[in-house]
Amino acid sequence: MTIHTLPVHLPLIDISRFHGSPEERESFIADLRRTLHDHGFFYLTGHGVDPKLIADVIATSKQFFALPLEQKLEIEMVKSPHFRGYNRAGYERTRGEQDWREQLDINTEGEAVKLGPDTPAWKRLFGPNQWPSALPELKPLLLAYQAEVTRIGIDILKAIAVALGQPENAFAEIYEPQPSQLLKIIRYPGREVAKSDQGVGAHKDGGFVTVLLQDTVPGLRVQTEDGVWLEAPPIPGTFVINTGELLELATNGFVRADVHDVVAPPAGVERFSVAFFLGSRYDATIPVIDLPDELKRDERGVTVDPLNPIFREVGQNHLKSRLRSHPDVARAHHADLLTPEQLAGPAVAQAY
Ligand SMILES: O=C(O)CCC(=O)C(=O)O
Ligand SMILES: [Fe+2]
Repeated sequence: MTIHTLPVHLPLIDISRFHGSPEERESFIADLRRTLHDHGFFYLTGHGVDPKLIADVIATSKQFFALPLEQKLEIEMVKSPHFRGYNRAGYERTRGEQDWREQLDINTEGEAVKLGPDTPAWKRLFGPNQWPSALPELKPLLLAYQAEVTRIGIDILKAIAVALGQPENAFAEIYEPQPSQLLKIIRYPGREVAKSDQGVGAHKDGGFVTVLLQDTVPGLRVQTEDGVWLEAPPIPGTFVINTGELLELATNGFVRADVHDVVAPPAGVERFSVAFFLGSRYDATIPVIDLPDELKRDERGVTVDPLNPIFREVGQNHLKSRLRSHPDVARAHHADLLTPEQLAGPAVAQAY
């Protein structure tokens, strides 16, 4: 990564104004509309999440990563057909380059679906999470946090719908009754472990919105439309929110899904973050929203990435990205879905 970075902050938006007086709501919506179009990236305040819950999630995540490796490998993702569990640092790649981060993925807690010959393949994504027996407090904490960030994500989605000239519940039909709720706790080791400065390589997120909690160490960078990289360092009490490709597609590029990455911390420093990806129901199809004329003028169109094409069928999209991210899981549990080339090729995990 030889790109120059500039220490410019992204906008900060207070969502309590969405629930305030009519004037506050109107100015909030105007700010949000501009930000969605310019970046799709902003800091969020006024979200009402209990600071103690946030502090406990960070502290307990640090305890999880500090466990001996064999206790983390007890819940290694390859043991879960539903792509839940722990992955070691250096095992995933973005665009062919190794990402230096270890992570635990959970999603909606549930039962596995009984699979018949006609069951759509994406139903394999449903199932239980894996939890570390050495740290029983992690489960209730992460599930409570997942519920809170889902609440925030849906609140933001309602505000986005209004900013796009739509009814507040415009997206409800594709996220109710059960949105996808992927939550990752992440640790980026310092460069004494990381063999490059790539914490995670440049990518866009896929779903509706991402609600990102950063601990205290910077590293997140965001690429603007004109190719400039902005730093997005942690600001205490805020989340970083970014819109995903689903919204870019649904608005024919009016809403931007900015490319972003994470630079690995210096030697001796570790970085922690908790990323929550709110997605639609798996059996939904991404709609095309008929924007008001004054917004339609600013649609950019959608560029399709030939290396990582996105499908309008959400479940198929999710499953594709999980199979690609985790070839070890794919081979262990879903070999019937893989091409002969995928089965024979190197088991290299692509994060995005
Ligand atoms: O860890 C971070 O700060 C961001 C991670 C990220 O962009 C992702 O996991 O999609
Ligand atoms: Fe991301």
